[in-house]
Amino acid sequence: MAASISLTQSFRLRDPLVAAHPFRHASPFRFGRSFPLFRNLSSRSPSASMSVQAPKKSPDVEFLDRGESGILHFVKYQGLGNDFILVDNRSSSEPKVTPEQAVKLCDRNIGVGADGVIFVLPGVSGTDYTMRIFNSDGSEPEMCGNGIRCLARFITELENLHGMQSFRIHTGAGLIVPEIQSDGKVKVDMGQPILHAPDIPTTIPANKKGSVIKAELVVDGISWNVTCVSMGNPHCVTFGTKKCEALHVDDIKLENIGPKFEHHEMFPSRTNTEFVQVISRSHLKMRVWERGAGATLACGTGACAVVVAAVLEGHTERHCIVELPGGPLEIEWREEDNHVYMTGPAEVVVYGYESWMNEHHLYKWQAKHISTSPTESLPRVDCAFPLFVLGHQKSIKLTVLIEENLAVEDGLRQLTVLRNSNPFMDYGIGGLHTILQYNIPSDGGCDHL
Ligand SMILES: N[C@@H](CCC[C@H](N)C(=O)O)C(=O)O
Repeated sequence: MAASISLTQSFRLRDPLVAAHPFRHASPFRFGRSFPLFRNLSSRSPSASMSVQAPKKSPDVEFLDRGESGILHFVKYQGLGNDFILVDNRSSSEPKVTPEQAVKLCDRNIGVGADGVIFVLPGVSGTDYTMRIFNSDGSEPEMCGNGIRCLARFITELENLHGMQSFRIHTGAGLIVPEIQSDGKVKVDMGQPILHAPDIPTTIPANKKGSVIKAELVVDGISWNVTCVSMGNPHCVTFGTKKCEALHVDDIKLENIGPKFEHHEMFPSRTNTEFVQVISRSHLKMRVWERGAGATLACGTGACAVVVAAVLEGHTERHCIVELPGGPLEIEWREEDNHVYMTGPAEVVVYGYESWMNEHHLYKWQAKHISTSPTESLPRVDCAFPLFVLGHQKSIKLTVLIEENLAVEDGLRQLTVLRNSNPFMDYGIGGLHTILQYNIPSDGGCDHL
């Protein structure tokens, strides 16, 4: 039965005075692989927002609040289709999610679906924040290029920061500095590539300088030419085989060959593998098989490693566009400081929460935009941010945020959630159901679909 709600607005402005350090310069030094003891600098204030809620509900029910015990709030982001569940972990130096829970969350059929879970923790050694990440198989990599762009955008949202910002982020690969640009893209100083074979690590015989450049690696009975680069995490880059020097990456059967590289005995910590086609001296096309995540639509550290390898093998100049299945990244390996710079997008996919207590995983999705159309009497949730629930879910609660300039009258309203042509379907989110119509009862809660 259709029910109605009365919509009221509540405003909560919060303290924005935290942790913005515009345009600090990157330091070229790396911290090394292990994380030093964490220092809890502060519990930082969440962002300002305006919410529209049923009248009897506390105005405190707002998405970015974290008061509810047993509930994990998250925001899912994607950078060129490489998708991550971002968790606000600023109040503790221990990730709120275990590797086992991360595996479940990343599952595209019975979880939220993602390539990894990323945590924003307090900074250490003078950095603003620490980033940690679990791959979708629960392993913990040192660094994630697309992930750190998402993390930078997530921080601005948590801290209510606007415009150009830069942050000093401590990672397992050392200090990394993402900078949000005026066009919204994120440019990241990814530091220096590591070429010394034992540090990558790989046991492929190195050249006199200790690096592995266009060396032979036999995988599945085929001799591949490989160059090994670490961007904090290990990468094996190949442009072709001994027989066929130039790859056509669309022909590669990633699911077959990828795992054989990943688990090759020459890579004691496993490896990410990039298959690359040279389009021109400034344009590369690649596909990636990621350690701990499999085939993904993009890999930021991988794209950086690819440009380093392409320069070392003499295929390209130092400034390239790297075309990935999810879109292009701009990569520069700068001669002056030996640092690699990566520029690309990072976008919100969805806001949600997970109740660990509920075996049916109560998810709360939040639509960001709501608008009224002159031809329709009902407010329409505009799924620019997709609104969906997972198939196994028993119940859903909905909070709607509206844009500040949108007037929503008080009074009885019915909220209709319309079918959404979900662009993220392409990214393989599993178990996705569309709610055609969803009625919120007047007490603001909704226990049954
Ligand atoms: N997709 C990431 C890399 C994530 C970590 C990787 N799977 C590893 O284990 O090293 C990126 O954008 O860099």
